[in-house]
Amino acid sequence: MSNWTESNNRLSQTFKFKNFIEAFGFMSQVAIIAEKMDHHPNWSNVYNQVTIELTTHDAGNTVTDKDRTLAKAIDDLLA
Ligand SMILES: C[C@H](O)[C@H](O)[C@H]1CNC2=NC(N)=NC(=O)C2=N1
Repeated sequence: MSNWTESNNRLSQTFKFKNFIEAFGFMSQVAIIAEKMDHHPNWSNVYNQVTIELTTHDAGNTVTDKDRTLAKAIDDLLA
């Protein structure tokens, strides 16, 4: 089941981890995938939480298949 929320032309989700190291490890994995896809998240981190917002800047900040593909790849990391 996907827990992404689509609103305001963004796919969003907040991920919660045990601590900062786990959160940052997750961000490192996402960063590698994002760079490979040449599609990068808007995101923020506060201690053990990572909030990700996916939108496609090149498509006028709308949700495209690139965002859906990256969302699925992020889900797969945690599956
Ligand atoms: C030149 C480069 O391919 C583009 O700027 C890419 C980089 N990463 C990107 N990331 C996101 N989220 N949206 C984009 O439109 C986008 N475009």
